[in-house]
Amino acid sequence: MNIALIAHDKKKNDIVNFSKAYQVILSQHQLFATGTTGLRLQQEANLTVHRFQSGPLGGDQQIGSMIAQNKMDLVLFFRDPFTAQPHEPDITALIRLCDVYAVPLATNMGTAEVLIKGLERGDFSWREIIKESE
Ligand SMILES: O=C(CO)COP(=O)(O)O
Repeated sequence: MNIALIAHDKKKNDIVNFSKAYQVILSQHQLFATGTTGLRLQQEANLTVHRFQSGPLGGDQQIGSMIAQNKMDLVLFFRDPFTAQPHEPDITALIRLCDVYAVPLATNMGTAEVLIKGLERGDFSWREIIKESE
């Protein structure tokens, strides 16, 4: 599966800890991330990650482009609900595209836990069927 990992600055420690905890599961998939999140995951969670631009420089849009091509199977986006982001329109667009393409999206750690356990259990196999039918 192709999995996107994204975190705003105040949530970066959370996504690093989450990724360490689920390193064994995540490492079995193709991982993509916005720039700074991806760097921390490479350095601190020992994961191989394809890094896009940093979020404010277009990284959310690059991940959105993969969603629009139906190439992303799961998005884990640890959002900071307390800090205004200069690229808020990009964030809104990314979330909207998840809804357009019915891509499972977690915007907080609680949902991410549920989705990653579903991933481990094989709940995402329907994504392969959708991709094969295209
Ligand atoms: O801003 C972001 C998501 O909207 C995340 O970008 P970085 O991972 O580069 O900090």
